[in-house]
Amino acid sequence: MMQSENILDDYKLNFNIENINTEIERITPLSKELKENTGILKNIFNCIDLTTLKETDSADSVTAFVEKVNQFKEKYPSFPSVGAVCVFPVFAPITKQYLKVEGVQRAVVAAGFPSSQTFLDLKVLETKKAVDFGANEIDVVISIGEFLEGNYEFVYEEIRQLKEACGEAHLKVILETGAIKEPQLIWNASIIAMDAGANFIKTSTGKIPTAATLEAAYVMCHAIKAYHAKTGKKIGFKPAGGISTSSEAIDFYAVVKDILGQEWLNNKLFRIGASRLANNLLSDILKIENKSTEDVVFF
Ligand SMILES: O=C[C@H](O)COP(=O)(O)O
Repeated sequence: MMQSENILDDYKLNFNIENINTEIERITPLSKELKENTGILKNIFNCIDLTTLKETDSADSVTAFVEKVNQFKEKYPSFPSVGAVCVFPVFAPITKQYLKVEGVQRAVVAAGFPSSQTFLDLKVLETKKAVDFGANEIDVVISIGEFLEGNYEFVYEEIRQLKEACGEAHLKVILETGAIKEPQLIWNASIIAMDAGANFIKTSTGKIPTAATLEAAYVMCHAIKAYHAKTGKKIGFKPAGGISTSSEAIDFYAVVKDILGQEWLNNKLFRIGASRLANNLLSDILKIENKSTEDVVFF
């Protein structure tokens, strides 16, 4: 059970809700300075959760997807790898069997992803099976309908049980900020998720029309900052969904840098969930370095 109704009272908003857009306008011009910096672009590349979550995914297509990560490392040993691959639960054994690059994590979406509309015992079982079959990171969605009705105990208890089901695997909790919309509610969901055991809080599934926004990122990073100030625990941040260009990714990077600082800008504490970003970043980096993109292994 949620320890008390007071959890949210313990965390007062540490920013002015009316000023979010002005703050974003203050922060994002920094992105322009970062755009040509290949060190930063490579760091962002290293923070990607390279995702395939398509209805058409199959054992063969996911094997080929994972093999590209291996081939990329062989061809460009000095270039960073992505942070993780992220797949549907049934493909957990494939990532375990075929992914050979040290340091690249095996993430799996579980617990009734993306709607989260199933029985808690099935969510727990799906999470445990994903871990047993090789996932070391699990991405789950909160019960959005219950959350919006103010049933915070329910949401907290589900996350707590899913964290327990993860064992040693890291838990990323998706708030689906495009559905909960209001900054105050995004803040509440962030605090509940972190207090219930999330290692990362993540904006979106990428499966509803509004995915990651800078406004949601701003609120969530402030919640992470408040949680850290109170507990000393560093929780990661993962914007996901709809981020496909280098400049979009840099805007999120700039928000994290402004609010949480440089110590959050590594793949232990920052990830970007994306299916298309890696190729765009890679082309941009090669262009800046005046290298050919002709025989690059694209993902
Ligand atoms: O978690 C990752 C998202 O589902 C990826 O979304 P995307 O295909 O819009 O990059």
